[in-house]
Parts: sequence; structure tokens; C-alpha cells
Amino acid sequence: MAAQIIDGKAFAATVREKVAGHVARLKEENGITPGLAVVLVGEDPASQVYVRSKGKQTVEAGMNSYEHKLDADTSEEDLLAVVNQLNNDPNVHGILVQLPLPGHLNEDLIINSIDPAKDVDGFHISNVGLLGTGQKSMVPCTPLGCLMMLRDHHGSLSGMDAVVIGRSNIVGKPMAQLLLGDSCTVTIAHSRTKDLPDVVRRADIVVAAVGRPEMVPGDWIKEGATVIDVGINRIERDGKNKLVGDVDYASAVERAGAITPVPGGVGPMTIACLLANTVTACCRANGLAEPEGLTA
Ligand SMILES: Nc1nc(=O)c2c([nH]1)NC[C@@H]1CN(c3ccc(C(=O)N[C@@H](CCC(=O)O)C(=O)O)cc3)C=[N+]21
Repeated sequence: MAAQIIDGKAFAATVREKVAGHVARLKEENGITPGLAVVLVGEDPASQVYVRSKGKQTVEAGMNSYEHKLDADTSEEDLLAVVNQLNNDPNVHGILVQLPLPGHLNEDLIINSIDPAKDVDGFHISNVGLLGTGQKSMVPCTPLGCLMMLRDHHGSLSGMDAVVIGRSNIVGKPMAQLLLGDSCTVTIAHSRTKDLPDVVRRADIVVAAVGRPEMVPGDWIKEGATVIDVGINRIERDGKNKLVGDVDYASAVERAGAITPVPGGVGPMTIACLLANTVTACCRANGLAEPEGLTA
């Protein structure tokens, strides 16, 4: 039987609606408008598209959007000065420095210069440590979006076998922490995992986040498993540009119980969670109750 399609695009719209509701209340009851600052260094065309779409959705949710576009050859010192200015700006509740940065900039250094309370990407070492120890933190947007979809589909994830393919700081590692927090038995697999197909075949939940087009074929998927495809790979097929995931959708959809499509799965949830994190950061900064339904 073919899998149920988990509609990330529709789910993201409901998350954005919740965000807009919280924003309206913050304005009305507290006179506060949450603000998100996005910093883009250089002119990578894909990054420009994402930044534009983030800005548009931020404004649609009723929040303030601040865009800082810097030249590709911006010095580390100048970028640190921009981050510092945003750290000290009371109208800015969330800061996102678009990655990857040009090679001459030290990404770790820049990310760790962001005020952890405004780090809506959840990449600052302090947020990574808080998440790893089960303390209140800012949670990375992509794993948070995946977790929301999994909880929505399954209710409780307790006791399930989850395999995360990919060990990046941005997705794989925080995803594993969140699944562990929901009492899954978690395996982090990667390109050097022995017998990867058999490891994946054990999983009730497969999260694929490696960035390799269609590397997970359907016959690795246990019958009825839930498949979350984080990959967004641009490929050329039959002379056309196409967006495909890390999972071979056509074969996996025949085995999975539920699966996220690409596009229209994890991607839209990532941006919705960025807006959610901005509202969360704003509430915390003002000593207000956490927004319900938007945190991990
Ligand atoms: N500091 C930082 N934080 C990020 O969160 C971050 C980043 N840097 N750098 C770039 C990546 C990429 N990213 C995406 C978000 C949404 C879609 C998305 O909505 N994709 C649509 C398709 C869009 C299309 O057609 O290209 C979808 O999957 O349906 C994609 C990619 C966030 N990123």
C-alpha cells in the first residue's frame, strides 16, 4: 500500500497561522513587535531566494524583518560588528546569519558571537549544550520542523527505533537529540556506517539528511516506516532542473507508512519554525510565557 504523504507545506501554513496569532497578541497586549534580522554575505543565488522568502513570510506573520546584505569580501571584523550591533538592538529578537559563509570567514566564530538568546538557528555552542542536556534552548529549525511532523503523525514517539542518516551540526546531531528527548532509540548513521541498508531497515523512523540525491532506495525502508526526507538537491534529469530529496521517493513511497515529499515537505517547515523561534525568543526576552505549540 502506498504511503500517506505528510504535507509539510500545509503543516507549515498552520504553524505560520499560530505564529501570526501570537504576534498579534504580543502587539495588542504588550505593545511588542517581534523582529528577525537575516544577514547574508555574498550573492549565492539559492541563498538570495531563501532570504527573500524568509523576509516575506516574516512580514506576513506581522513581524519586523531586517535584511543585511554584505559583500562577498566582507572582513570578519566587519561581520562581527554587524552581529554585535544586532545583539544590542532591542527591536531585534532573532538573528540568522545565512550559511554557508564565504571561505575566508570562520563560521564557528561568527555563529558563537551571536547572543544565544537571539540565536534562532540554535547553532550557538551554548544552545547546542543546552539541547544536549535537556535544558531550555533555541532548537535548530529543520530538526524542530521534523519533530513537529513526527509528533503530529504518531502522537507519542516513545520506544520507536529511529535512524538519522547524516551527522551534521545543523540537522543530524540536533535531530538525534530531539528524538532521544522523545524517548526513541536513536542511531546516527553516516557515509561510513557498516551495512547501512540493514541499519536503515531496522528503523520505524528514518530521517535522511546527507545531501546526496536519492541515495536511500525504497528497499532500505521497513514496511510501514515513517520517512522524513531533509535533502533538497538540485539535479538535472531529462534536460530539466529538478528538486529531489535524499530518498528515492518513487520506490520509498511504496514501502513507507508515511513520507515527506521534496519539495513541499521539510523545507517549508524549516522557515515556519524560524518564525516560531523568533516569537519564542521575543517572549523569553520580555519575560512572557512561552508561546504554546511552537516549542520542542
Ligand atoms: N543560517 C542558516 N539557517 C538556515 O535555516 C539555512 C541556511 N543558513 N542556509 C541555507 C539553508 C537552506 N534552507 C532552506 C529553507 C527552506 C527551504 C524550502 O522551503 N524549500 C522548498 C523549495 C524551495 C525551492 O523550490 O527551491 C521546499 O522544500 O518545498 C529550502 C532550504 C535554510 N537554510
